[in-house]
Amino acid sequence: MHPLLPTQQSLPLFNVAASRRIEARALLHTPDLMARAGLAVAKLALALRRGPGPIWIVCGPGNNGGDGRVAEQLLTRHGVGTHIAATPPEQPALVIDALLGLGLNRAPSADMAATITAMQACGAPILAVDLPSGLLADTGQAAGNCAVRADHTLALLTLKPGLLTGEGRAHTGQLWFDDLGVTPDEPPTALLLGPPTRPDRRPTSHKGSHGEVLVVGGAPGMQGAARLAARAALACGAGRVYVDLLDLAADEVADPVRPELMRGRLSRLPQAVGVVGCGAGHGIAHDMPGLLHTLPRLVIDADALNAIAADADLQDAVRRRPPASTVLTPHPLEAARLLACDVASIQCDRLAAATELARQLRCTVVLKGSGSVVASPGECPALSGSGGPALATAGSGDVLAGWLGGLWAQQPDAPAHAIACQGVEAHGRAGEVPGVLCAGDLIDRLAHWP
Ligand SMILES: NC(=O)C1=CN([C@@H]2O[C@H](COP(=O)(O)OP(=O)(O)OC[C@H]3O[C@@H](n4cnc5c(N)ncnc54)[C@H](O)[C@@H]3O)[C@@H](O)[C@H]2O)[C@@H](O)CC1
Ligand SMILES: Nc1ncnc2c1ncn2[C@@H]1O[C@H](COP(=O)(O)OP(=O)(O)O)[C@@H](O)[C@H]1O
Repeated sequence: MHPLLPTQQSLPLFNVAASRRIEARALLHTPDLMARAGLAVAKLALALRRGPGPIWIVCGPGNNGGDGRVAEQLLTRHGVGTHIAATPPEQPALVIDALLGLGLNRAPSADMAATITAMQACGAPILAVDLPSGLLADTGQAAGNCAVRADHTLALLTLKPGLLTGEGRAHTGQLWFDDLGVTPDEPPTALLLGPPTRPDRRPTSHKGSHGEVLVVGGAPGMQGAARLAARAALACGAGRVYVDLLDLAADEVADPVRPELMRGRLSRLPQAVGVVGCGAGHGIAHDMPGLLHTLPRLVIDADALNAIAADADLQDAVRRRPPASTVLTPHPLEAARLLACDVASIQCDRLAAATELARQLRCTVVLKGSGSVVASPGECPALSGSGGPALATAGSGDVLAGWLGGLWAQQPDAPAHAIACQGVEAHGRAGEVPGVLCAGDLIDRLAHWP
């Protein structure tokens, strides 16, 4: 058994309803699923326990508790000390959280909440069975005020989206997966993104082979955002990158640090990939009709998203663009403005929110944040298990927008959804470092990514 992340391949994710159907069909020819689940839990518990103390196994009323009880029998048979109860033993070597799994359907009762608190306080590492108790499998939200914060989670039978998005990553710890020998027999709810690819660079290629990007943004005082996007597009391999900084005098250089970047305007670059909105302020609203009408491929970020949210005509202009030619990259607040709701409504079901926004505006949506979601009309939504709090710093979103532009310049025939998936996963994996990653350093890491 191996930790799941980073994944070496794209994997299907299934919500509760789909997992239940898959389980019901599998049980017809594989009646020993719970025995398999218990064995997987026991094996991992043996590898994870710390010290000579007993393994504390907390079992709930349903099949999640059943998995825990099977694991307990196997561990006992193996000569390992165990303790099944709602209260902890002295110095447990590990806690197995088999309180609530897929069947969670309301906030944990007061008794269960007390048990969750005791698990958290006992000092031993926690291995959650299938899901951390209290975490909703579809959304990655806690059903009530408390949910287990596990050190390890062993997902069983199917991978659930809530393990990877919303608050999921804060509760699951290290993720493990055992499919119990069952191959899912229905389409997934979403896809977990696999390793990102980079565009080929033929030995005989020249800068004209790698496309053009036009970054439009950077109002006075916020030019850094547009420059970060432009530098990211350049580092990604775009052949030529131009910057149209709002209100910058015509004789100023595009970027004193990156002389490779050029000044450019929409009227001269009607075929470039547009990356618009980074640091643009309100002024971008004026340019949006022309940009939406002219550029064949557009990545829309930050203030350009706010401009669209505030103007029904711009929303219509987005909808009228050719299919698969537009990527929006909102963070949750920008998504809330676009959907005319609040951030909590976005975060309570990120997959649904991204899918709805993609449907409404007929374009690809990257809903950023922990467990970024890529949704497009007619596509199975994709979810990224990559990234982490090192990216929670100003400018990392600008880098993503620029990177997407750079990828698209080099792959003009690729649909928006494919570009967004490649870029989001590369950005997240490059951002997996301890501590904080400044946006400029993120560009360097992306540039040297395999
Ligand atoms: N049936 C099988 O053979 C398999 C079962 N599996 C396990 O079974 C789990 C699903 O089992 P269940 O459907 O029984 O679901 P659970 O074991 O998650 O919980 C269901 C029970 O908990 C109660 N409950 C739900 N929310 C509650 C709350 N907030 N406070 C108090 N009680 C609450 C429900 O009323 C029900 O009695 C999976 O997560 C997985 O661990 C898997 O191992 C796959 C194989
Ligand atoms: N905790 C986190 N886990 C994973 N990714 C994160 C986390 N925090 C931030 N990110 C990523 O960093 C980027 C931040 O973008 P954004 O909020 O637009 O920042 P900015 O506008 O400052 O550039 C997004 O790609 C987001 O998904």
